[in-house]
Amino acid sequence: MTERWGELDAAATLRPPGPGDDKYRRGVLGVRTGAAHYPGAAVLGVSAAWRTGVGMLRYVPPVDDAAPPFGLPTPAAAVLAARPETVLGPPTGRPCDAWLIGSGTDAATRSAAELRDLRALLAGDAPIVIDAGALDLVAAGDGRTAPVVLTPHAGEFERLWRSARLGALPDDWDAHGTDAGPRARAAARLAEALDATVLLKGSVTVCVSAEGWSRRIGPATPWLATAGTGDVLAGILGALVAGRAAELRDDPGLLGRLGATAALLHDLAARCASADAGADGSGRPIAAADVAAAIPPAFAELASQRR
Ligand SMILES: NC(=O)C1=CN([C@@H]2O[C@H](COP(=O)(O)OP(=O)(O)OC[C@H]3O[C@@H](n4cnc5c(N)ncnc54)[C@H](O)[C@@H]3O)[C@@H](O)[C@H]2O)[C@@H](O)CC1
Ligand SMILES: Nc1ncnc2c1ncn2[C@@H]1O[C@H](COP(=O)(O)OP(=O)(O)O)[C@@H](O)[C@H]1O
Repeated sequence: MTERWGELDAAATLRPPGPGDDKYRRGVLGVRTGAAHYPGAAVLGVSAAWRTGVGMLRYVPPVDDAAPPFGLPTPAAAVLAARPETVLGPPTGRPCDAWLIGSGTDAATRSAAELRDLRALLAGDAPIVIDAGALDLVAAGDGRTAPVVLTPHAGEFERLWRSARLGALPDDWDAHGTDAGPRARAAARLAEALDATVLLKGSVTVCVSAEGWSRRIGPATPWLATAGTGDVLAGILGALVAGRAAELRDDPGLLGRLGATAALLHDLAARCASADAGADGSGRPIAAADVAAAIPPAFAELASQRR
């Protein structure tokens, strides 16, 4: 039986601001997401991270990216238009506390320069949230030094499973299943093989560490099953990790707890936006940007449960 990650557990991992804080101490998140065809994914992740309380956010545009089609803005222009507080470009002095990479990117069109930069992050020590088009960068024994948390949906999970050469998927694996047990067991095998924390998304999300710690979150409101909500989740997690990156050095298991908290906060925001408090599909339709907009009240609701 996979234990449930509850609101009290999640509340205990939040880091409310204090009088001794400044923007750096609140956590600096570096973000390398979005591409010519997916500027929106960058906007969604960046918006979600700001709304989760990150201190500073540096958006690093894709290197050598193709020109955007249809006269679309570049990801950087779209990000700045939506969130002008975002700092543009790679860190010049103080390094970022954590990174978010991959949402809205495609490994098939990644430039050599972009690959070199991403590999440099993996060879560093700042924790990294790895989503969507950057998941292929993680392999067993790849020599990475950065602690990583992977955020695959079921399709991406199956791809990772194959590339990790784990053989056939378990008999009880069901991509759309809501039974946490089989999902957590499969995620645990992948997490151990890749030496990574795995946040396997779905109606029921499971968060599993390489050491075998696992928790379930959900079922979440089914209104979440729309394009871009995963990009929002990645932004929430990036902000949470940046805020507590220093503690991760002494407490690597914190990455799993932050992953589980991000999934819970994401669901709370979606319930709030969709007016579906019971996560039973009542309420109203929402889109990913609505979920991002509802993070602050959801955060407040969760933080009020801190003991
Ligand atoms: N506004 C934007 O810019 C958006 C950009 N997005 C980006 O689009 C890129 C492609 O993402 P996709 O996930 O669509 O494409 P992928 O090609 O990674 O995966 C989609 C494939 O996986 C299969 N699959 C199996 N289980 C699935 C599940 N539970 N959820 C989703 N697919 C499942 C689907 O059948 C489909 O064939 C990513 O980089 C993503 O971040 C999306 O997040 C949508 C919004
Ligand atoms: N049926 C569902 N019920 C509740 N939540 C869901 C359901 N399907 C997907 N989700 C959630 O929606 C998000 C979708 O993320 P993802 O598949 O990465 O989409 P995208 O790449 O379009 O952002 C995840 O957080 C996942 O947990």
